[in-house]
Amino acid sequence: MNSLVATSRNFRHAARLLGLDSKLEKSLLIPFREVKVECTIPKDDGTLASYVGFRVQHDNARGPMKGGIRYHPEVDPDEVNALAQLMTWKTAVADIPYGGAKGGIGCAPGELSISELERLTRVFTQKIHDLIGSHIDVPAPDMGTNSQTMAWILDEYSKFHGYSPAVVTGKPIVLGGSLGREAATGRGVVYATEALLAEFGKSVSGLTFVIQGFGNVGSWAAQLIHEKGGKVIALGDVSGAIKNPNGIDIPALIKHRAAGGVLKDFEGVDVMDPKELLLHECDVLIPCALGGVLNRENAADVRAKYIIEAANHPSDPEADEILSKKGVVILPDIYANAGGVIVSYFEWVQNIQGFMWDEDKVNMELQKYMTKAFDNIKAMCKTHECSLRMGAFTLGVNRVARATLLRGWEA
Ligand SMILES: NC(=O)C1=CN([C@@H]2O[C@H](COP(=O)(O)OP(=O)(O)OC[C@H]3O[C@@H](n4cnc5c(N)ncnc54)[C@H](O)[C@@H]3O)[C@@H](O)[C@H]2O)C=CC1
Ligand SMILES: O=C(O)CCC(=O)C(=O)O
Repeated sequence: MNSLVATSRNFRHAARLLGLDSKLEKSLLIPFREVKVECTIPKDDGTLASYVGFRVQHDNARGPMKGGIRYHPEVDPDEVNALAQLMTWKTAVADIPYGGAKGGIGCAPGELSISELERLTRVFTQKIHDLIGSHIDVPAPDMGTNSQTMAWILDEYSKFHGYSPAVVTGKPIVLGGSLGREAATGRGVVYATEALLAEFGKSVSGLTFVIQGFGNVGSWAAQLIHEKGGKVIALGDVSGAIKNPNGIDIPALIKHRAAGGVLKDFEGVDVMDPKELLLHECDVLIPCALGGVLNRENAADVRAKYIIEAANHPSDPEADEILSKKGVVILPDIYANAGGVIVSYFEWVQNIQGFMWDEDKVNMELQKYMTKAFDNIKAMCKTHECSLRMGAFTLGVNRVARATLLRGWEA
């Protein structure tokens, strides 16, 4: 299912549960601004290459728009639009003073040299610099981008507007990044998992986990689960998938990867068919890569008891229905992966204050925000007798709707 159709379907369902006026419903769905830019750069071999970049600013009723920038070959306008909309509901669920936005460039970052990536990022920034800003729209890393990408955006933006650390988050620490941001999304995923499991009298320790994606989010989630006594029995990335029924040695795998090794060459594991990964029997499945991976084709064959959506929109509404009928409990993306944007908010606050927090404070505040959001979602589930996804959507949409009406923006 198209990602925008899927996300909008969830929104409409929440709007119905909340009894929103149809004009307000329509205006909340329409993005504030959608920008498409051509980014032409000289390649290292002297030829020219052109890439299409997008920034979709969905909503700013609750504050400056906020959301990551993705570099991936499958980036397209509908996908960026859906991701921007999800950011609006996510920042509202987390109760941080932002709206939602998302950006992306259709490129394969692994096939570009560092200097080509730098040129591409600088050209993209030149094309959007007058649309972003610390109180307008604040980008951050997403798939295929990282703190170095944010450093280039900060530098290029500052050429036009003066030194402006709060224009992006997820920066290197020496440029005003926050301690704890690198791990924040994975750490938030683990706090969210613990909150959910506690409802069923369970904890991470002793449970089995399967993780799809071993980048920023997946590797931090795996590491923290391992530290808490959870067993990661299978995981995969774009290169393939591996399994070990006794648990994969995550710290050793992280070292193997840092030394340039690929998953399939890691010792003490069996290579598995990546298509089987999401269907592998386990207690908890955590998709940490692309959207739409759980759909009507494979949902009936999923053998996990809990799904924690660390990726954005990994399950479409058809999968949701099939999985719910099977009794699988799904913790939705707009809550489960909010740890990243919550610590981005702390980074922005530190930049504005010109003051640096220590890592313990960052992690403690992150846990507070995640716990409060979970309690708020549960309350919405009770009020509307609905799933956790609809609990999160009604929570987020209601906060944005109230802000919209209070600002007098009713259509
Ligand atoms: N980085 C962040 O702070 C946040 C990220 N997210 C979401 O988490 C997900 C992962 O993001 P990051 O870890 O930052 O990206 P990343 O670029 O660091 O890692 C992506 C991982 O996905 C794997 N992957 C890519 N295509 C795949 C495929 N076809 N099959 C299996 N694995 C594949 C890659 O090999 C890599 O391990 C995305 O959906 C992103 O939107 C959500 C909230 C915040
Ligand atoms: O940290 C941020 O501002 C946004 C992270 C992001 O893109 C996401 O939560 O999907």
